[in-house]
Amino acid sequence: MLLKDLATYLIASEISGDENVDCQGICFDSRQVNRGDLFLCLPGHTVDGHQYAKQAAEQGASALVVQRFLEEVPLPQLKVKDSRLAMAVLGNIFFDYPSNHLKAIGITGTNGKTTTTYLIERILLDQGMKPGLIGTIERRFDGKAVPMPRTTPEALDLQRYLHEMVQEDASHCVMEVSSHALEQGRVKGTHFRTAVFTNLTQDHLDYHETMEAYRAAKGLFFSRLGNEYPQDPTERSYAVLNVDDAASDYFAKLTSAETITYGVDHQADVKASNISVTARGTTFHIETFRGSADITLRMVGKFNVYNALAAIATTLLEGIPLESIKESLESIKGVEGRVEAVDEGQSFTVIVDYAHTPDGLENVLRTVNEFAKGRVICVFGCGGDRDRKKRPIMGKIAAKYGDHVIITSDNPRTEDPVLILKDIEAGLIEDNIPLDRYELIVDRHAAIQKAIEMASHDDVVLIAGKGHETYQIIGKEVHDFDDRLIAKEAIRGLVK
Ligand SMILES: CC(=O)N[C@H]1[C@@H](OP(=O)(O)OP(=O)(O)OC[C@H]2O[C@@H](n3ccc(=O)[nH]c3=O)[C@H](O)[C@@H]2O)O[C@H](CO)[C@@H](O)[C@@H]1O[C@H](C)C(=O)N[C@@H](C)C(=O)N[C@H](CCC(=O)O)C(=O)O
Ligand SMILES: Nc1ncnc2c1ncn2[C@@H]1O[C@H](COP(=O)(O)OP(=O)(O)OP(=O)(O)O)[C@@H](O)[C@H]1O
Ligand SMILES: N[C@H](CCC[C@H](N)C(=O)O)C(=O)O
Ligand SMILES: [Mg+2]
Repeated sequence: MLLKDLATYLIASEISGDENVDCQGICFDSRQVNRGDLFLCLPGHTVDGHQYAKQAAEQGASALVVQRFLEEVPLPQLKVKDSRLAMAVLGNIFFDYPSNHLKAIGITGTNGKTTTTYLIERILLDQGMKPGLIGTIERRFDGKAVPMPRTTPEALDLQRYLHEMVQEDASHCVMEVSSHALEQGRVKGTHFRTAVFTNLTQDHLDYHETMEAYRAAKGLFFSRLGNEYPQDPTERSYAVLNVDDAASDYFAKLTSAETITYGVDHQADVKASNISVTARGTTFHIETFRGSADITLRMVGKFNVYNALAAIATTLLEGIPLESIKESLESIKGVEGRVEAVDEGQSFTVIVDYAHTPDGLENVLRTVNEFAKGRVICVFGCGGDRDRKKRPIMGKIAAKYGDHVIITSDNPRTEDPVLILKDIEAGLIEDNIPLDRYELIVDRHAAIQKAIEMASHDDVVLIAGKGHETYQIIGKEVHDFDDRLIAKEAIRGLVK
């Protein structure tokens, strides 16, 4: 496309240089520029993308999108006020407005996003529909999966992935929408059929600073939703909200879309009751605006009832009968790295879980306590270069619900691992937890080994924080590391 034609979509823009230059592709990372690409200079948090314009030019970029003209770079330039917004606008042009050609279902919330997307995907697949999925673990469609570096892609990548799905006749895209993504405009220009809220609890305060700002970032999702009321009801947008979370009232006020509520403790459009959790699964009764049912999940934990309710509400809106939804949910064994049992025939239980927030850890530990016959041994850590304030809180929670706690490393990144462990320990010290109830083992491998060696008949070892992850990030290096494999080896190595 010609630069001057692209400029018509950004009214307040200004061109310097040849406005008739042809932009054959579009890119925001100089390391990925192809000849003829339009290179977008994004003002980053760590580095300024304008710095890489020269490199992009050397690699054959045809033109730039900039927030300030770069005289030193000999390329035509389109100056805009906000190049991240421009990226979302132009991404739609290059990839033909893909979210208008499938139904995008987005899930936001502190915990439960990945799980809920998997449940919704399963229900849609079982109906013969063709959903794509984008989230923390991977993006996948039609049997093909690609691992994802982050939960929600940049606007341009998102439009590209949606376009690829549309080309293969996808019916839906079920995706996680992180608060970082909302704040950075990664989902601007994506038309959502349904926006789902799971819950809001503490995380990411390194980035958002306060819970109010974190809630406001999530609020952007709902405030942008459904302001048009298409005549065709199948094209309307919906907000699916957890009534048991106080933030839902705030989101309901922000959105123009019709809201559908779900919950356990308050009146809701989709409401669960009679919840019973065992080591093998969870049963509950639901009343919905499309009938009622008794459901038995193979997944454990009350929190998974909430994830199931969100999935039920969302898929009822797609016109799927409750009876079919029930069948699909009952067939799901679980989600990779979420309360995943490591079973090598040992006499105690080992669970790997992705809880990496105070609320996530509390939920999973509560659940484990509901079925543990012996002691609960909890191995966990907190990520480096991430929310520091959650560390002592998670320490307190681990000691409150665990009989023995092993504090260890979880992606220390560029922080000193020992200091992260000390930040966690501060919570235990504040609660006067005696030294014989916990220990600090920096090496996660050794920590898992120790937990398994100390476990006896009927105990539960919970290894939290990394779930599906197959790496440990130390400094800037990424090492192979999989809690599940290490636990397996440790169990096999036990002298029987
Ligand atoms: C805080 C945050 O979200 N940062 C994201 C943001 O970084 P940034 O704005 O600082 O960008 P940058 O890396 O400084 O680069 C600026 C520009 O220069 C370009 N560049 C950079 C280097 C180079 O050699 N050439 C080049 O062109 C970059 O492509 C970019 O356009 O934009 C980058 C480009 O897309 C992201 O890689 C980066 O994610 C960082 C790595 C990250 O860790 N993000 C996490 C916190 C995150 O987003 N997490 C949420 C999920 C959390 C949850 O699950 O709850 C997520 O959605 O994954
Ligand atoms: N609805 C829920 N409420 C609270 N905790 C939950 C809920 N669902 C899952 N969890 C806990 O949080 C962990 C992460 O779950 P999941 O991966 O589904 O969340 P997520 O929101 O996708 O996380 P991320 O922010 O990393 O993408 C689980 O392993 C479990 O311990
Ligand atoms: N998506 C979350 C995952 C954290 C998982 C934990 N293992 C860590 O590295 O802190 C984040 O980026 O904050
Ligand atoms: Mg996720």
